[in-house]
Amino acid sequence: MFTASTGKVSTGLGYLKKAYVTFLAGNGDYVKGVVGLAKGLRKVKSAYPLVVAMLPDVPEEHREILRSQGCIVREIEPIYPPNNQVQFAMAYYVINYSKLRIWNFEEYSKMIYLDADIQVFENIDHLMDTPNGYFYAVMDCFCEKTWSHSPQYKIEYCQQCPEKVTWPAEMGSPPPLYFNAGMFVFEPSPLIYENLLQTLLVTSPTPFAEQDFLNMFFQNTYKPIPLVYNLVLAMLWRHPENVEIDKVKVVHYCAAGSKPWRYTGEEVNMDREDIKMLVEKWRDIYNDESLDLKVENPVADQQTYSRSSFIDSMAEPAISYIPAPSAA
Ligand SMILES: O=c1ccn([C@@H]2O[C@H](COP(=O)(O)OP(=O)(O)O)[C@@H](O)[C@H]2O)c(=O)[nH]1
Ligand SMILES: OC[C@H]1O[C@H](O[C@@H]2[C@@H](O)[C@H](O)[C@@H](O)[C@H](O)[C@@H]2O)[C@H](O)[C@@H](O)[C@H]1O
Ligand SMILES: [Mn+2]
Repeated sequence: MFTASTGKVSTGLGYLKKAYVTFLAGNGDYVKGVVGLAKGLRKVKSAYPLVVAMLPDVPEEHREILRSQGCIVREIEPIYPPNNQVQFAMAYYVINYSKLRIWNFEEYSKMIYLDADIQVFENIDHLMDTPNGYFYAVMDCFCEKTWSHSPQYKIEYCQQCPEKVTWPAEMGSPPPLYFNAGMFVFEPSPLIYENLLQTLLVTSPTPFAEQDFLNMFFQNTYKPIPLVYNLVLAMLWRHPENVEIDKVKVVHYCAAGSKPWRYTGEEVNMDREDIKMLVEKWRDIYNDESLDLKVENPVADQQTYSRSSFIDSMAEPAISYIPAPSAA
């Protein structure tokens, strides 16, 4: 195999492509996150398309908006963990097991997964050329209350500052390096996909659902990459000494209350100046009409909704996923 100048890999059976991929579920407002991400990747002049792996419950209007922004829409079936154990995962996260379908996008040789609540402020296309055979992602932080179930939280141990609290010998070896699954570089593979699904069938769900599962599955090939590729916002107040905000390329709006499209500034830490600045940066891109995909036939475009007015007129329905029988 060789990598042609187009960044594609020739398999002898034609070219395998590379792309960014995100995940969209429900008829709620995460579609705004995907629009923002599509426009952000355009702003940094990424050479690769954005594929949106979406569940059947994403309405046609949302699909059309994403197509009009140049996204490649790919419908996937949900994945649920074994039904009799789903209660062990935080209900909000159960739907995220469906992300695993992206390993079956075998027409792609390499993909960068990005949550819809992520924005890319500097070009990261070079990650598409990282050596194959590894799972690249940024290390997470264990200090938020969402981790209160974990032994590391209980003894105030965090991999972001391993020297602060020594892992007690009586608790065995410290946990292996653990990544945030909101951003990762991976290679789709039907073989790995089948292995993922088979392993999931015999793996009890845990609080962080597919993130825990992926950390367990890729434990031996996980390669940490610098925090600039996925700034989990809690790092700003939990480990400010590890953050050089001017060098950050990718921001992950995963802290409670930080989703830019519904930000009010009322939740804890949301009144910080750095949070306000990062939310404004996201909104500047989302509202920048010069970043909308230009259409060939402007006449046809005038007959459809003006995108931003339609999408902003959307009510913000509460979405909660009720686990269905295991489809894994
Ligand atoms: O109602 C939802 C909830 C989640 N997601 C997708 O699942 C990802 C993971 O959820 P979220 O980012 O809210 O988790 P966090 O990173 O905040 O823990 C989101 O970024 C979206 O891509 C979605 O499309 N609709
Ligand atoms: O389904 C589990 C989710 O787990 C991760 O979010 C968590 C994690 O970052 C914790 O460390 C934070 O404390 C927490 O707030 C945050 O929601 C991923 O971002 C998301 O894509 C998804 O995999
Ligand atoms: Mn997220």
